[in-house]
Amino acid sequence: MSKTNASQIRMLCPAKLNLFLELCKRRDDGYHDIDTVMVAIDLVDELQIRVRQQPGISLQVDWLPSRHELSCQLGVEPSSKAATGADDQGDPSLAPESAASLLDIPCDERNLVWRAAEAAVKHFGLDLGFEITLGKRIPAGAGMGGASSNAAMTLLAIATLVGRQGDLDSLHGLAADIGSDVPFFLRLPPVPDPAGTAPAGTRNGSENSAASISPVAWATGRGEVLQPVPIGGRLNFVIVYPAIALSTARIYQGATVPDSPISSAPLRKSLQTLAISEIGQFMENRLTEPARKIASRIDEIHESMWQSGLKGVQLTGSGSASFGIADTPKSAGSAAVTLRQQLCPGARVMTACSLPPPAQTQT
Ligand SMILES: C[C@](O)(CO)[C@H](O)COP(=O)(O)OP(=O)(O)OC[C@H]1O[C@@H](n2ccc(N)nc2=O)[C@H](O)[C@@H]1O
Ligand SMILES: Nc1ncnc2c1ncn2[C@@H]1O[C@H](COP(=O)(O)OP(=O)(O)OP(=O)(O)O)[C@@H](O)[C@H]1O
Repeated sequence: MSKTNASQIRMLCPAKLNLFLELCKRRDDGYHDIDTVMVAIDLVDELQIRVRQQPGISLQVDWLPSRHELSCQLGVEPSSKAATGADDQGDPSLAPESAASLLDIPCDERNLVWRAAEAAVKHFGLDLGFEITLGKRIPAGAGMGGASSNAAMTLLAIATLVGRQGDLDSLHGLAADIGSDVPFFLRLPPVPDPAGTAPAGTRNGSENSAASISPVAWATGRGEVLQPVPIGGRLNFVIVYPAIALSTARIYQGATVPDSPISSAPLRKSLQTLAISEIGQFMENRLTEPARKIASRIDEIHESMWQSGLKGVQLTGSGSASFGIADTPKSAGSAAVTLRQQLCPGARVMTACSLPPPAQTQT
């Protein structure tokens, strides 16, 4: 198949936060069965895909608003080496990256966007090529699912460009092959585009018609078995990303599966009423212990976040980023100002909101 319905498409790729993450079982295939609740937030990467008639993929990646600004916030020279937070002499693929290298996102087959594009070309039997540009805002190795979100939106974008966006169930299989977090992003409601800056002739990828009805999902299995979780409104977050990237494989490797895993059910229930202190009470992340053993700065960051008045402070995913919940956007803003004074340079402090449920998107 080589016919497309449009020549280019622009997609917003949201980050996620894990409000709850429990380890249920270590599996024989190297993964863990987990019980996790993920929420998509309005911190987004920007993906643009242009069809070209010659087969092949090209990928360009830049930081938004700029690599220079990010390196200033993190307190590193764009080309310098910085503290990794751990002395690691072991397997380099499991080591935390240096602050300089975490600004270097690969532009080849190591990038999940590239892998997703290749998988889509094969799946749809295309003899087309794709010119892809990716603007990154989501920190790397943060546990915020940036690469996974980019991969999911690449699958959706190419499916939309070739008129196969209704094929969501088979895309789900491709997504799960790329990574455990990828299917979550595939099923999200449309991401509103506040800028609305797509060039003329560009399709907007927010037309995901087969999307879930909630920006929150309960994920089980290794993370690919998904159910939407109703949420009574939007949550306000403050996120702190230290200048360190943590390897997901390494963090899982250092984790202990509890004898009696706890359930996300009370947390999921509390999301319906949006009572922040109740939500905070039921939050958990079982990957915290192995992450703080490698990146001891996480303890100091959590202490500052609690003191700034945030609730439910915890690590997201396998880290290195942590987040807390604020009562209002204004109190999130005030906490972020305080945290920047204490932690920056040397960390990036961001405010974000959970994505609106679809009904609110349309108003
Ligand atoms: C920590 C989370 O982000 C929470 O949402 C995810 O569980 C990680 O998802 P991901 O980054 O897509 O991870 P994958 O690329 O699938 O797996 C990376 C590595 O993490 C470990 N891994 C991942 C998911 C899982 N349920 N159990 C695991 O033990 C495995 O060693 C795996 O080789
Ligand atoms: N599109 C991409 N964006 C960012 N990093 C990518 C991408 N593709 C591959 N990578 C590589 O993968 C590493 C980790 O990616 P990512 O930032 O998504 O991890 P994470 O924050 O730990 O996510 P997760 O929550 O899924 O575990 C990066 O350090 C980078 O080298």
